Amino acid sequence: MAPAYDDPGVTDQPITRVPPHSGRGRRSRGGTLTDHTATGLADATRDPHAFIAGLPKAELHVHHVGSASPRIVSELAARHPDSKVPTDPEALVDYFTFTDFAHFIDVYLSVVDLIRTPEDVRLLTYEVARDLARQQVRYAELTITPFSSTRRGIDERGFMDAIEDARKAAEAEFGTVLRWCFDIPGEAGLESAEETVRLATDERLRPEGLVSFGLGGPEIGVPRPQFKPYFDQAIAAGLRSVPHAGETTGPETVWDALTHLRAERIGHGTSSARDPKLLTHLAENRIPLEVCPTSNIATRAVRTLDEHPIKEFVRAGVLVTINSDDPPMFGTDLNNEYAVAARLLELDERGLAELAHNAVEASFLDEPGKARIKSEIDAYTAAWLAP
Ligand SMILES: O=C(O)c1cccc(C(=O)CC[C@H]2O[C@@H](n3cnc4c(=O)[nH]cnc43)[C@H](O)[C@@H]2O)c1
Ligand SMILES: [Zn+2]
Repeated sequence: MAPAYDDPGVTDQPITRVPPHSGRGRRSRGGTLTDHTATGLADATRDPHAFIAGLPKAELHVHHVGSASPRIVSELAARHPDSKVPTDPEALVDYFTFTDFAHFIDVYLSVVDLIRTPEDVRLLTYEVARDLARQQVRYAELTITPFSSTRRGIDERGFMDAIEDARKAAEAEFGTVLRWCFDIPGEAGLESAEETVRLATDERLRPEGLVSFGLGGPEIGVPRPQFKPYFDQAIAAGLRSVPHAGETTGPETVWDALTHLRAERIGHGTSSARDPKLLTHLAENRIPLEVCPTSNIATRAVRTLDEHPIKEFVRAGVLVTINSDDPPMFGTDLNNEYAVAARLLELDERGLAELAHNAVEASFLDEPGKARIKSEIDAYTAAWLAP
């Protein structure tokens, strides 16, 4: 299946902070997230991309290896010619065309196999931060699967030092704050859970930027409750719980994530739309969903964007955040995901700014950090809409 969108082509552009503009916008006919009387597209005559490109944003659901740009993947593939991953960025488009979720995971793991040294880890992390900064992402929680790297022989101390070194350099050089979510690759079994929680909680290893604990990989045949002891341990060590759930299985998996893993946010949660009680629970308890629309199409979790349940989430009052998941693998980026959301939710600039606020609100930033990005969003939007 081909990526749903053209390659956004941002990879090799310089980073520029887009200043607030005045007089570039005009009041549009679209709506906000809470205004259900929206009349149509944000503005049928205007494309939202320019506004989105400069909008300060937070990204809460994006995978480390899954963010490797075609340039990085081809560079690593050339370094490790024994791999089946193509070295030609053009050929990667076909390679990143998935028949289903299982195929996606196979391809994903072939890219994991290319990351073999702490230098590879540092390069990847730093370049991912650069790509985020180019999109005016001020804060990102990056999901990292340390087990996949340590089991392939990367030294655990070297791994932690590499991500931390890249995090500090990215903040200093690009102004983008990175935080980590360490996830268990569920299909790799309880051994991977044991190892992930050890890496996340051992005081000698635990990186400063680590804020949360997750669970990824396939859901079918990987029941969430078995991971309860590991989440309990991570939560006791001060980490926040953010498992994937309801991406490829039904709403019962989301309930399991809430009940057994004490989820504070849900990765995807797509199938929640099939359970009105669950939607009410998510809304009433302010449990955000990390929605990744293009990912859901690329892995065939949802058939078409028009069938994506995002509108039902908003209608039910669920706190929706927009995310990119594995952007180059799905031929997307965060800006494109905001454009998709604008179309599906019929949002104008204020609605898009509200979505950006949601991500900041749902993040694990401290209150002053949240306030800083929210006021940047507001200043940018006000300047854009000024007559
Ligand atoms: O590393 C291994 O050796 C290994 C062995 C068996 C299974 C696995 C996995 O299942 C790894 C899954 C991998 O996928 C990442 N990921 C990226 N995007 C998504 C997503 O949309 N939904 C679920 N998982 C996703 C996840 O972070 C894991 O690293 C590994
Ligand atoms: Zn994911």
